[in-house]
Amino acid sequence: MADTWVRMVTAQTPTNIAVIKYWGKRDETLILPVNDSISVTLDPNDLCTTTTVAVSPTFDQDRMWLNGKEISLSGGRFQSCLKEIRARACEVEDEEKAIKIAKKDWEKLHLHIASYNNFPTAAGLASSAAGFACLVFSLAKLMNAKEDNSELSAIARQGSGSACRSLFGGFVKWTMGKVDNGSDSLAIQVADEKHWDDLVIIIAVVSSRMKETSSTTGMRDTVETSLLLQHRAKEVVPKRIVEMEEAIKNRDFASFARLTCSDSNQFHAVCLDTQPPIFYMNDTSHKIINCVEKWNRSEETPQVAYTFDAGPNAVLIAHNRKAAAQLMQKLLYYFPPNSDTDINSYVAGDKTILKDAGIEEMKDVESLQPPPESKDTSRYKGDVSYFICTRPGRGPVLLVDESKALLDPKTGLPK
Ligand SMILES: Nc1ncnc2c1ncn2[C@@H]1O[C@H](COP(=O)(O)OP(=O)(O)OP(=O)(O)O)[C@@H](O)[C@H]1O
Ligand SMILES: C[C@@](O)(CCOP(=O)(O)OP(=O)(O)O)CC(=O)O
Repeated sequence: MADTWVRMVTAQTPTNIAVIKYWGKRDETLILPVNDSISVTLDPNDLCTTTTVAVSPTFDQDRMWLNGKEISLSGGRFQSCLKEIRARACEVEDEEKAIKIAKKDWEKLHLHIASYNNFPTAAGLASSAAGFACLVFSLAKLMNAKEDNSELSAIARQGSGSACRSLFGGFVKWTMGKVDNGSDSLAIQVADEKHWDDLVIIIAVVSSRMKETSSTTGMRDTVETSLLLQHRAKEVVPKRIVEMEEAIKNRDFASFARLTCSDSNQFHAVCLDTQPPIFYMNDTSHKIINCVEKWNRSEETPQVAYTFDAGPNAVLIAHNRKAAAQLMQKLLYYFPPNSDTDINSYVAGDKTILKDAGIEEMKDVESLQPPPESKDTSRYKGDVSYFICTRPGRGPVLLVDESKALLDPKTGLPK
């Protein structure tokens, strides 16, 4: 029984939030964008995907389990990623386990893949970005592919455009590229996560009953119908990309915030310019924008940047811990939890910001004062589902501790 071995690799990959948005493709199959984009990678301690990939001569087909449930791999995007990565597989030799896989064997061998998102899937928190980045990164390691993370990003891009930016930590640029086969449409790191580590990120997960238009369909409609998108892609984004890279390199928060907020607002304007118009933000999103705008204007220099993807959730980037603690107080004033919610589950992730804001229990939330810069003194209980406190984080890593694997090392089936 020589051929019963299972070889496995487990990796962990972060999600990311764009501060200059990707919206619109020039090639739907290869997922080539109409403009460059820039993102911040979020700390994988708070939001991440873990994926275990396994190969064994005993597997008779490729299979995948997402969050414990078997899902189909037949979709074009999964198939593109699998095909591209198989084409780059190299020889693997593990003398200890008596495993030898020749380059050509990878065409015949089947894979088992198990993945887990430590945050809600398909809830507007970019699970597809972390998910496809983790799939490609872990398979590349399993197959001993020699490509660097930028080259791997061009494969992850074919799973979901924004996934290419999750191959790096810190601040990342996806260059749209020029060539037809997409080989130069890839991600590069602008600065690592240590470069600007006093930024604090607070995500408001906004309650939403409606299922929004998916990014894929939304951007297809925009490309087909919006003149504003053409102006954005040709005239606006190229200049913003240069300015944003400068702002990041110089840790210039005022410019960073101005560009981030303007770009989010222009992305949503382009959605409104689509036929039929797409509404991703809701009343709560607008209230959060007002709160930040009023506060920023009342200060000498901006304290917080906001950005919204294809949904109502707000991603708020605070200049430093002090600004984050003040922001937390304002947010909890306007959006207190429902009476039966525990404050510690209402604010997930890095809870030290809550402590800095002087909030330990519900009575501290109840006694918060309305922000002095605003006339709106109403409270909107229950309009936010919960908050996540996080920061810029690192890129993909391999998890060598076998206990972290999601597949059983003997059977290659989910644990
Ligand atoms: N861990 C994962 N591994 C592989 N694929 C994943 C993983 N998580 C999510 N996906 C893929 O991404 C799809 C969800 O993507 P979708 O764009 O609907 O949601 P999202 O990325 O969470 O939210 P949004 O794009 O609005 O921010 C899943 O159906 C699955 O195909
Ligand atoms: C608004 C965005 O989040 C759009 C992301 O779109 P996706 O990467 O989810 O779309 P597909 O490439 O079709 O999978 C902006 C961004 O992340 O840059």
